[in-house]
Amino acid sequence: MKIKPYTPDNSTLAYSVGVTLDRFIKKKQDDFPFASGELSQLLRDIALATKIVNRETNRAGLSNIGGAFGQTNVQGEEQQKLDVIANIRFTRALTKGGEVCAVVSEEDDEVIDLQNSSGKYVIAIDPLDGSSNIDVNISIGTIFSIYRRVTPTGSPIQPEDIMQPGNQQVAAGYVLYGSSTMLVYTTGNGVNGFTYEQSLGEFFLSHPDICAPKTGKIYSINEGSYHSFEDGLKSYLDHCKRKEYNARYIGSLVADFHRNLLKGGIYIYPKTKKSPTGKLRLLYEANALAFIAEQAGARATDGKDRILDIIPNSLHQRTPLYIGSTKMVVEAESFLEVKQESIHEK
Ligand SMILES: O=P(O)(O)OC[C@H]1O[C@](O)(COP(=O)(O)O)[C@@H](O)[C@@H]1O
Ligand SMILES: [Mg+2]
Ligand SMILES: [Mg+2]
Repeated sequence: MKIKPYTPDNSTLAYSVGVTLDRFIKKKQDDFPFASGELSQLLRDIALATKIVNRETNRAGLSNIGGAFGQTNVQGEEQQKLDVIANIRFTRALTKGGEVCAVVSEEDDEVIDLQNSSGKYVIAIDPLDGSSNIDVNISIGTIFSIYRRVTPTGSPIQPEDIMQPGNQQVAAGYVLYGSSTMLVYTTGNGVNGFTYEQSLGEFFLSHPDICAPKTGKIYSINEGSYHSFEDGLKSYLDHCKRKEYNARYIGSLVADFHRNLLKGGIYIYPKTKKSPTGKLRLLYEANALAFIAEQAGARATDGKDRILDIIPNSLHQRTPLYIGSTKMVVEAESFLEVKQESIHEK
């Protein structure tokens, strides 16, 4: 009997399918033994819910799950059916997974106690981001933040378990239901992106160790509110135009953020007359993307202060968000600062 060493067949006959999400999580678990097995399992639970929501988004136009749900959420925003469906799917998967004790969701007024007495984690989630784009087949997303509860496992959930600053996150991620479905997340050791292979029902590592360009030529902002922007922001936008940067804004935070993370750019949702503290929510939008941004070498502030250091004081509080390539965010802040100083000098 002859035995020969395996020599990988690098021909194009059978493309390499690469590393699955499950294999990647297992390897990270081996590499970082202090990382808890429960967190690894929680990430798997999220991936499962993502596959189900992905299927729902793919058929939203075909079935009766498109359109408005007929109720408004705590934000006073009209809920889309897919907002509600995604919320149900994620909450159900997290309940069954058993690792999460409480959920803060954009779609629920109050904190949801999952009654998982052994659950060590709290999750803050935007189940469906970009709701205005659901019925027009434009990319939408999901955003999640994961914290470890600070009170003893099994005891009643306390405010201190929930109202933690973003710098206490143990993991954060987003899903982009776009031309392909991607899961991008961090556990504090870099950012990795996985692409969903529908026919195999698996996520495969497609964007290992994502590092954001330090600068870029894309700026993303809804200029419909231009006249209520503060002067410093108007000056910064004039600067972008003089530089002939590309204006790219599709009204889905996850999609705008993801493009700028990979290509270099800045996304701004500032305070406006309509949204005096900004539109985006701290707990389940800004914090998660800020953690990912910083892990990828980018920057996230409210125009002045680091998003991850903001101490939350209410569940659905909003914050202005300046996020993306470090040099662009710093430059935008400098325009705000200059104008602020000139106001104080008057
Ligand atoms: O329509 P506007 O005011 O530009 O706001 C668009 C922003 O609002 C959002 O849709 C808010 O998120 P939700 O869809 O989860 O409420 C972001 O995805 C998007 O970037
Ligand atoms: Mg959102
Ligand atoms: Mg939403």
